[in-house]
Amino acid sequence: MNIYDISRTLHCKTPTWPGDTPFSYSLNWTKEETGSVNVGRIEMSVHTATHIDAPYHFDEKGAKVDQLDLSVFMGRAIVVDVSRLKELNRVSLEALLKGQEKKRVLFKTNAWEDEEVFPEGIPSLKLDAITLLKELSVPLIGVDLPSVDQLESKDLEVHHLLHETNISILEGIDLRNVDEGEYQLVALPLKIEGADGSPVRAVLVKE
Ligand SMILES: N[C@@H](CC(=O)c1ccccc1NC=O)C(=O)O
Ligand SMILES: [Zn+2]
Ligand SMILES: [Zn+2]
Repeated sequence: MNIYDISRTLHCKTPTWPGDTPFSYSLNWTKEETGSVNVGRIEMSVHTATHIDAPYHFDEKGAKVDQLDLSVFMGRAIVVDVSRLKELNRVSLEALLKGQEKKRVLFKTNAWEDEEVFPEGIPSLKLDAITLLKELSVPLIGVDLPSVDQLESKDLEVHHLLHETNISILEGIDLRNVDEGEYQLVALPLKIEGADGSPVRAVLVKE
């Protein structure tokens, strides 16, 4: 079994959304202090690196992370290379997604160029592409980007339309080391009561 880790590393220099809480891990107690164990603590925004968005992130009435159906985050997925497409619209995606019903779709844009720096501009799906995803009954999409919307967007129309279409959102994956093709995805959120999102360890399994 081949396992591809498509998660970004969390460390103190992992880029965050501008102004958001930096990631930190430190030893709260050391083995020297306790005489038995090292005990770490973390602080982070749940939207750092590889994570999922719960609908509550952008919808006051939306489901929280601990209320999500986990089956969406495990199962058949395809990686599609869209790095050469001018626009992520229905027409350009139709050929790539033909016949791929019910699979999670992971978009490899390669547009986050420097993993140590938050990108300045990113591509995003045109709304007509979401109609295509709906017709294919896609349960989840993943992007190698910090957001499915434009970074400056305040109305988050892609987030909202995906949610209305019942398509879950995985952001910040790293697809540099995986080829196009079919895999099994596992990217489970933590059981954080009431949260608007969660970091995930995302992996692709090739059988
Ligand atoms: N929508 C982005 C996150 C986002 O918008 C955000 C994350 C942290 C701090 C502020 C944010 N947006 C603010 O206006 C995401 O889905 O991860
Ligand atoms: Zn997010
Ligand atoms: Zn998001």
